[in-house]
Amino acid sequence: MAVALVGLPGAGKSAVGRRLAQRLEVPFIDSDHVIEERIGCSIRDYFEREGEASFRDLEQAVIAELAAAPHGIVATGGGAVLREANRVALRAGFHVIYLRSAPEDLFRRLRHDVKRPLLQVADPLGRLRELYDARDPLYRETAHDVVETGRPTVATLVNIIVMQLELAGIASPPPGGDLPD
Ligand SMILES: Nc1ncnc2c1ncn2[C@@H]1O[C@H](COP(=O)(O)OP(=O)(O)OP(=O)(O)O)[C@@H](O)[C@H]1O
Ligand SMILES: O=C(O)C1=C[C@@H](O)[C@@H](O)[C@H](O)C1
Ligand SMILES: [Mg+2]
Repeated sequence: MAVALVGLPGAGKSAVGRRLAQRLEVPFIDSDHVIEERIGCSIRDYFEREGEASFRDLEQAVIAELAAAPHGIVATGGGAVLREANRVALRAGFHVIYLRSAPEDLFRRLRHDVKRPLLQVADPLGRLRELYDARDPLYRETAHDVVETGRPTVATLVNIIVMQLELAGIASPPPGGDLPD
């Protein structure tokens, strides 16, 4: 099974992805963590030191590697869809799910966050709205499915995604299913 999650910062790619992988008993890979292991510092520090373009080059290399041997659940960075090469590689290698959230919901989740470099601005909600307008079409272009994340809890989202994957034949239902004997 190879599933990639895309969506804005705070959409739940890491939180939902980790729980989904546990539930399906497959590996979980967070592309931001792969990058941080390689650079040996936080993405926020790397952005400040080397700039966004350099980060995007690293991100593209990591996405290409993951898509060359797709497996498990991959949480992508929020900006992974900005480059066409990443969109093509993700869609070709993975079943891609867009975790869609309104900027207002994301702002509620991330208002105390200090780790996301793009949100360390005077008006993070305004920034989230700009990111949403610019990226929503790119997430939709990349994804095979869209899941709304505004109200459901992480646990409910995992259930919804497992059900969709089972219906699409991507995940197998447990032996015996959930029918009564
Ligand atoms: N459906 C949800 N309901 C409530 N809280 C959530 C939900 N999804 C995520 N969260 C919380 O919001 C915060 C951000 O989630 P997470 O780190 O998974 O986002 P992300 O999509 O991986 O963001 P990034 O692109 O920046 O890595 C976390 O504290 C997470 O627990
Ligand atoms: O939305 C973005 O552009 C980013 C999201 C994070 O996942 C990191 O990949 C990085 O902070 C950039
Ligand atoms: Mg994440």
